[in-house]
Amino acid sequence: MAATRTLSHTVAVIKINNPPVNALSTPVCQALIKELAEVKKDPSVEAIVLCGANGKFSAGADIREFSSAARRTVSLEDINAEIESTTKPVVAAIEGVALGGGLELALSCHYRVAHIKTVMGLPEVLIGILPAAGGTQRLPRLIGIPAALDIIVRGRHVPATEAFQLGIVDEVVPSSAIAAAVQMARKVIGKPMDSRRLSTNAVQYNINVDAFLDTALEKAKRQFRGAQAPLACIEAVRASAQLPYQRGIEKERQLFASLWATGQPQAQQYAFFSERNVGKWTLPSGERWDNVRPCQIRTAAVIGLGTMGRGIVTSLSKSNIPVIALEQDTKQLDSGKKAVNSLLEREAEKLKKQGNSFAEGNGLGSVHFTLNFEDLKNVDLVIEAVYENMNLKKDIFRKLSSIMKPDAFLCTNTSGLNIDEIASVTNRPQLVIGTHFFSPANIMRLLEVVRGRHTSPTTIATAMSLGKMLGKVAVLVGNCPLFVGNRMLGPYLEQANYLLEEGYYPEEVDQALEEFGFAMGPFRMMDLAGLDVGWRSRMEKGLAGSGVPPGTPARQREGNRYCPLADMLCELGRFGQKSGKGWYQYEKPGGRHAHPDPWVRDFLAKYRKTYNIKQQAVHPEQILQRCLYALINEGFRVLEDGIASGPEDIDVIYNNGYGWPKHRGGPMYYASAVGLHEVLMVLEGYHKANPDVPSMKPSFLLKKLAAVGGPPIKEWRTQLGKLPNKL
Ligand SMILES: CC/C=C\CC(=O)SCCNC(=O)CCNC(=O)[C@H](O)C(C)(C)COP(=O)(O)OP(=O)(O)OC[C@H]1O[C@@H](n2cnc3c(N)ncnc32)[C@H](O)[C@@H]1OP(=O)(O)O
Repeated sequence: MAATRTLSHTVAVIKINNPPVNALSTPVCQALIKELAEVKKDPSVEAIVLCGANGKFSAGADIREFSSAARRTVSLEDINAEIESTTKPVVAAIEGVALGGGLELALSCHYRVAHIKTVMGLPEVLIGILPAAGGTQRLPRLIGIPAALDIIVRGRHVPATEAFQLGIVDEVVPSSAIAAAVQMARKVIGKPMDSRRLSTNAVQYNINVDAFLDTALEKAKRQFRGAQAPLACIEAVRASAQLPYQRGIEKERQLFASLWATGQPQAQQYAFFSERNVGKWTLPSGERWDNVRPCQIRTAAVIGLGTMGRGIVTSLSKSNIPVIALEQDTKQLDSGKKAVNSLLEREAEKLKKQGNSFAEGNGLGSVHFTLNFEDLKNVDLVIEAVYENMNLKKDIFRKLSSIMKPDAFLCTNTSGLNIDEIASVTNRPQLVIGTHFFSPANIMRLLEVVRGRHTSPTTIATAMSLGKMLGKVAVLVGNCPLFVGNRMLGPYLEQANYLLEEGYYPEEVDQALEEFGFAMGPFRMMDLAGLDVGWRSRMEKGLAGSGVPPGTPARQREGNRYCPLADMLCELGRFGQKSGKGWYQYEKPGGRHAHPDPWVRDFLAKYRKTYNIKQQAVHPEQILQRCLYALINEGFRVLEDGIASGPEDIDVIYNNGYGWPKHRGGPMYYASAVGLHEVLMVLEGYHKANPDVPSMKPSFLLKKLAAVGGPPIKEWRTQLGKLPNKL
């Protein structure tokens, strides 16, 4: 039953029942219409309470129905209008979540009572749409333009206490919201209801709405880089102030239809479900997320308090896991401790703002700082986060192997070293796993969980569950140099570098990719990460520095094209932000504002002259094609090698760890949207003209998928099923 009804004296309680989140699917909407019609004409009913089963009001419209062939036949706003016009008072009893259409439904009720732990909001913008069941028209009428705009454009979850302060709910209760709503319903029987019908009220404001919204629009254009939904949300809110309610609703509908036509909602909804699907990992041996139990992690330790270690300690503590943080000397321990404490203070401040109290178990886990390895021996899981050096990591794992209790999990935060080699020095390779966090680790949502050859399914389940506890989106990947995200970044950065050789400047390449929607272009990103990191790794591989065989041409390695520009900058001490100079110049070492550097322009001009490189006319569109298709081609190779289990995994990694614009779904989704044949043609053309750039040679899988007509992304797995799986 999609909705049930019970009677409490003269109050009918209608309960939405559609597990797991009471989404307002077509059957739920039909059931609501039926129940409403019956209670309206039932003379024994004097008031109505609307609530959700299993402690959740509703997570909104059923997102799956937006793209399904069977389009909705019932409009949510029609139901809302029906509720609002009812002559018997309707009280929403909000528990758990009231999101999107769920909150819009509640806003159509005459009163709202919420349990104190409820969160509510209009997060439609995060899935590429706008609240189109009256939310953009009713919320501003209830709480005013600025507060409504903030909730609608950011799509944020509003805790019940804040919702009460804003006036979204009439009462917040610590116990059953349904019982409180029934009580309230009884009290309001017979009272005048006109002012409680939000659609009949005018929006109140004492600001210049147009000027306020114009500023918001400009800000949103800069902040959301090409995403259309935030802009549509602002226009819908404008309509609430300028138009009568019904015309505002028409505007809401028009904006929804125009958004749908951009293709962005489909991409963002694909991203939404992909994030949920990657948690459902499966191994070729049949073990899966739902048949392997994770072990409970009660305590953890982190080794190394550099940038990554500090973020990881904070992330664990934020999730209320007690942590032991270890450094090798007092100086580093002290500076790590200072940094962690300041990060934790900020987290505590945030928790306070969200209305969470430590007494309710929402506090921060304790952090104990130490120089002594012995202190780690009883923790359930340790994460090594020292710098990228195989010998150092092996020393640490040897030590851990002898100190730690036998069932402790040993994780490494390497960003690309061989997990099997690290595990080989331990007495428990089955408990060794890669947990690749992204910087800043207390903020970035991505966690690449890297399975080694001997990693057990229980270890995988535990690392994946730890990711969830930390509020991250954990993606299981196989073990290969650089894993998935960083591996795909290689060819992308290579193309960006080649473009400089051919006549572009860093700021031009960055601008093209930032206009595409990336949070940061490749050169700003390299400056932020530190150019010395890649330089050290290239020196270790004999590609740069003294290890390069004498007589090797400057722009060639092993017969292939090579760009030494980044090495040359490092030789001059230009490491990026940390040294105040890199591809850009900064106000000071550690400065964050990148300014184009005339020195770099001059340096590039001399370089091109030295090597007699003719400036080629590369159309700006080609900047995108070359950088993005290089990255995508490597993504296909990752799939071909069985390092990721599907295109969704890659897309989730890029959306959450590399600043890929979510409104474009992810690199593999983008490839399928552009058309695989088109991607293949561009790669083939480039590779034919540049056979010395092997990364641009079209991958076998891309060719195969293009040959069968470039099927939609959800069908790629049929082809992947025939390929090796290294998970
Ligand atoms: C005409 C337009 C009118 C209205 C527009 C809308 O209402 S659009 C929908 C707006 N609502 C949202 O965007 C909420 C989306 N959901 C969430 O944010 C989270 O799922 C939620 C509710 C906070 C719960 O989070 P939790 O971490 O507890 O669970 P999880 O995310 O894994 O979700 C559990 C399963 O429920 C599925 N699901 C969630 N929301 C919806 C939804 N609105 N429609 C359909 N399905 C939904 C989710 O995919 C999970 O499914 P599973 O098969 O178990 O992976």
